[in-house]
Amino acid sequence: MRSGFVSILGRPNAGKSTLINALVGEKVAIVTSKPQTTRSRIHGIVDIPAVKGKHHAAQIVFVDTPGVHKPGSMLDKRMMQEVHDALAQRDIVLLIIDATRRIEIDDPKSEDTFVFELIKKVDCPVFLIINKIDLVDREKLLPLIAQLSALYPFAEVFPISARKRDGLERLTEKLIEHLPEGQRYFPKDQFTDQPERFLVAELIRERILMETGEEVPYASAVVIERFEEPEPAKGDRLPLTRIAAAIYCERTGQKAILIGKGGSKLKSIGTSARKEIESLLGTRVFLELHVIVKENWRESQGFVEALDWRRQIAEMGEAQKQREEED
Ligand SMILES: Nc1nc2c(ncn2[C@@H]2O[C@H](COP(=O)(O)OP(=O)(O)OP(=O)(O)O)[C@@H](O)[C@H]2O)c(=O)[nH]1
Repeated sequence: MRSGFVSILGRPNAGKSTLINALVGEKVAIVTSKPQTTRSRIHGIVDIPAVKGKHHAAQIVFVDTPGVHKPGSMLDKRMMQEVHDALAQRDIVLLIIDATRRIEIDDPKSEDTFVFELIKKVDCPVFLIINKIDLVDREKLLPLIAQLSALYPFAEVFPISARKRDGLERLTEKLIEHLPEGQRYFPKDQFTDQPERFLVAELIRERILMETGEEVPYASAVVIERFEEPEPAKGDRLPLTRIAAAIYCERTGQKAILIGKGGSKLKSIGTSARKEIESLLGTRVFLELHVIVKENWRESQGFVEALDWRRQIAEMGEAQKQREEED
């Protein structure tokens, strides 16, 4: 058996989350057309049986990362820390490039240059993934591959379309070939390390990103305040999960946009998020949303750190331990 961690690195909007979802076959990461959608690193786990004459059995833990960008706010710095953490625990790195964009490698201050500097520091195989080939002429791919291959000795190069799932089978086979021998890191049927309540928070944030514009998507954060065990099914109706979430924004003007005229925007975010959450949980969902203004939260180290779900899990565990000790 082969197993290992494969980190997916690239600039905002290159298609990292689309690729991880396509590889895992489940929605582990939210996807929108807005850059900087992903804020923390997310594991998507794939368990692959052996195929005789083709490849070994394998468990691949894909790690989606925030898009590589220059940090401005405290939130940006946290996002870049997530990128560094993902690079520190990997067996293979996939560098994903958007084939439709011009590569600004001549500019020493560009994000592309920054990405190449990052991969020069890793000591594992790096695959070059040219994504969105469904949008470009095939003859433009060869010069792009030649240009990028001159900058770094990539172990493999794959033109793919993450959206159309084109080229993914060959990519998976090559990944297995490069992975070390080893046992599973996660149980066989687990597809992410992200607990359900945080997937739910992300699904709500995805709707906010899709349904609002300008600064609002970037100034919004979602915190699940209550997530109850589903009530048992009544008759032939599915069980019901009650969830309450707070949407944080930075200014009263943003709050007004999120709520909308007569509450219409919040209602539409809630309705569409609820449908997604119902399909994730396989229950009916009662979703309560409210909006809180927390001025300049993106600059608050304490708040940005408190949003980290790994930290929230650790704190919930601590609180549970304390309750048990008190009992
Ligand atoms: N046509 C086409 N669009 C794609 C492909 N892959 C991703 N996209 C689109 O590109 C946009 C960005 O995709 P994401 O997967 O969110 O990109 P990301 O790299 O995770 O973005 P950040 O989280 O901002 O870093 C979305 O609108 C996707 O639907 C592809 O292969 N073909």
